Amino acid sequence: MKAVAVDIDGTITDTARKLCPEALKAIRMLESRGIPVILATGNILCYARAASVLIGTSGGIVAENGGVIYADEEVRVLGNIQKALDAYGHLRRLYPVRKVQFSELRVSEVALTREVPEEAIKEALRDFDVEVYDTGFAIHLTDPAVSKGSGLEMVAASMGLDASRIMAIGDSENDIEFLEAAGLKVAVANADPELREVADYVTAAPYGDGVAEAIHKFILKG
Ligand SMILES: O=C(O)COP(=O)(O)O
Ligand SMILES: [Mg+2]
Repeated sequence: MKAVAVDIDGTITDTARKLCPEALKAIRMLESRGIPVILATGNILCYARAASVLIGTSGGIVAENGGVIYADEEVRVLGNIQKALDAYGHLRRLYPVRKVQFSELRVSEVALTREVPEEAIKEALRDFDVEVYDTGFAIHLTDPAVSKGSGLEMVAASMGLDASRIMAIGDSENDIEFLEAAGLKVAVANADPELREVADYVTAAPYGDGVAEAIHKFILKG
């Protein structure tokens, strides 16, 4: 494997979104051995970029579930936010939905707080051209033309890599396409059942300890 791509929330962080020190150590070890780490998240680019700088990752970044890519120091917006805004307008007439904090910074999708159940939202948006993801942290309305999988492929190409040479690690339903695009697919122990199903390996440890486990098992080998 030539690179490692990790999801942020619920994968290198815990339920309170605190970064796991073991995951940080393992990521730093990869970087020190010349193996770049890519971040892929449903969160906005400035959050992911700050995380990348503070953690010390040198790979590209997939933000807003593939709607935004950061590679070669360039930002690309690939998702059409109008699809999510149309869906959100419809939802607002049915449910007291609320956008997450800093939603004004989102450029390709809409993310909602988790007060209205995902199933009700999916049912209400059956005829809309949006993907609905419940990440355990927010409910995202995303342009189906993009995903963390399409984002990973673009970031990999910009790094001169094929996604088949990348190990991807995630926890949630917005990571299904992400793992599917990668050569080695890892789900952390706390992952959604749908994600475990597509994974080649499910870690014994949850959250960031699972990330460190997979990095040692498959890449650092010890
Ligand atoms: O923003 C979210 O809802 C979850 O983010 P994640 O993709 O980093 O887990
Ligand atoms: Mg996650």
